Amino acid sequence: MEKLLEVENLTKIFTLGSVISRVKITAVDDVSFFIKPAEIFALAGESGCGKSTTARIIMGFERATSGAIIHNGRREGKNEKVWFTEGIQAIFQDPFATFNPLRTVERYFFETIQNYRLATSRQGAIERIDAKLRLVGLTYDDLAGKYPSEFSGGQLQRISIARALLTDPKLIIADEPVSMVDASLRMSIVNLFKRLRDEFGVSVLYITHDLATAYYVCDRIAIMFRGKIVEIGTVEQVLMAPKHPYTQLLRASIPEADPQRRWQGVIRLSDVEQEEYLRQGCRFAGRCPHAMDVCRRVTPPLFEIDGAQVACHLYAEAPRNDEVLIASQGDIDHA
Ligand SMILES: Nc1ncnc2c1ncn2[C@@H]1O[C@H](COP(=O)(O)OP(=O)(O)OP(=O)(O)O)[C@@H](O)[C@H]1O
Repeated sequence: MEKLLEVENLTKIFTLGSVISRVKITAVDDVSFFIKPAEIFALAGESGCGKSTTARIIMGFERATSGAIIHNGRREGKNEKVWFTEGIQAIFQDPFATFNPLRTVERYFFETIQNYRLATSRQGAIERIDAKLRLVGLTYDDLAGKYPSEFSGGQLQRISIARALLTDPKLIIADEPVSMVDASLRMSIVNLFKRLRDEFGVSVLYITHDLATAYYVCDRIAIMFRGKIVEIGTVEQVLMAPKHPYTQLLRASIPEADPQRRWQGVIRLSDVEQEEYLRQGCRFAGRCPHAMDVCRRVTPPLFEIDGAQVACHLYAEAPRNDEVLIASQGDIDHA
């Protein structure tokens, strides 16, 4: 099977606190997954589960403690960011933070064209910019001479997607691309990802806490909890028949996006979060209605169940009666 991007045993440890009370948090813990060509793959979970750190490492903004990123069969070298080429582009959560309010939006487009030598004349550059903007429902004339404040958040996010498309990337890394966009415009953006996949064979790594759009737009999904992937499979398998008690809980209570909760320099983990990160065995055991003794001692590996992979000791043995294993939503403690 052809793999466009592979993430292999990725681990990132952050050291928090002062000299006196130093704590090591494994924000990304032995995470492995791959993305196929023309596939939309979601990395989903609550705020603080490690999905953005994973994306930041893939993009080369953060260095992994261990593990590897393999792009088009090429392994990340120690001193070169081979994966971060024109073949991969990124889109971020806050489109207003992407563009400097004092610069016209078109300047960003011309800069990208120049950096990657995508046109030999101004006219050629405008034609390329216009073609990419048309894919997101805009034209060059719509943005010529305008500043970021003259656009809505949804328009600006579409503009940042058009800019990412300038280099004809094969993979777009989209970190919460719709969480700051009006609900009414979200679908136009996620539909665009589908179109890019279907018409141009583009893959998308869709980082989100929003399982509804993930289900709508994605082919496969990995659910993360406290740095670990707890379940991975097709969106049908994982979201329609969730096996891991945490996925079941997530489905029952999708947390709201809260941009204020993003990391902003000073890290203060809640006691619960810290305790879960440092926990031996399954990190979800403290909240899991099915926790067994083994869950508090042994970290569960990913077990293969019905084509999906689930990191849960409930699935360690030979197949049991699924009705016993899959808790109904009412069985789960929503604390
Ligand atoms: N630079 C950093 N230094 C220390 N700790 C960090 C740093 N970046 C992230 N963390 C911690 O790592 C854990 C994972 O954070 P990460 O941002 O990857 O999660 P997330 O699921 O993407 O959440 P969000 O959607 O809020 O960004 C959190 O506990 C966070 O506080």
